[in-house]
Amino acid sequence: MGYSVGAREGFHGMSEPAGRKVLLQARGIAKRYKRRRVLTGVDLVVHAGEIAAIVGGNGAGKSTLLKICAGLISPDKGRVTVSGSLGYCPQNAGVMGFLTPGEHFTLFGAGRGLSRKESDHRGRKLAGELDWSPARGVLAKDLSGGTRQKLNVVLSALGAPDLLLLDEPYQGFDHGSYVDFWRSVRAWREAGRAVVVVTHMLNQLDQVDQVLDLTPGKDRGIR
Ligand SMILES: Nc1ncnc2c1ncn2[C@@H]1O[C@H](COP(=O)(O)OP(=O)(O)OP(=O)(O)O)[C@@H](O)[C@H]1O
Repeated sequence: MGYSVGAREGFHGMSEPAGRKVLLQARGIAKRYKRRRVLTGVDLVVHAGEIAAIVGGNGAGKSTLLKICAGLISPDKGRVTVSGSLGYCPQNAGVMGFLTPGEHFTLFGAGRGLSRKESDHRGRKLAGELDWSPARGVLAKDLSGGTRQKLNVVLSALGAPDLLLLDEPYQGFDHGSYVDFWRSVRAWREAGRAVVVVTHMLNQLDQVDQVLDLTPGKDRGIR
């Protein structure tokens, strides 16, 4: 998606001690759905060149926090500041069944100001990094679930956003694709981007720079 805002008042885009630019700053986030309190006073600060994981059991509020960070829903309290461009990969693939992957690349690339050729080039390159070579003429509705999810990930990364928010992005990936996915995430970090991943795969947490645990009663930042 093409949500992009610059630094705002009270936020200067640099922070100690790393000296790297803060790309996402969420402070004091609270959210309730009717009488159900989902998030209370959650903080998350992510710098350029960092991977952050959001963990917690089912219903802990991970997707809610990510949607708030993406600007899709508003918090009841707190403030989110994003510096630079943002890509968001929703938990349920937001792809259109009657378009081919190539048509998705064109459509989403246009939203990023890319030409058809450049969109196709970038889409196929990102797909290749996830061990997927999109066949021409196949509709998204006829892709396997895991491949449709790869398309979802590729679309969120198509515009090379500074900050990438991924909500359980590897659902249905086979093992090799899952390994490829984490390799891509590390490459994005090396390129100075920031990545926030909602995950249940706690065995991957040694790959990330910080972990936000939304489990009620848990200490929030566990690294
Ligand atoms: N639009 C909504 N209206 C009402 N309740 C909602 C809404 N969206 C989420 N909830 C509730 O808020 C709680 C947190 O949901 P959320 O999807 O953020 O959790 P999650 O940690 O991502 O869960 P999961 O691991 O199952 O994906 C859940 O109890 C959910 O039912």
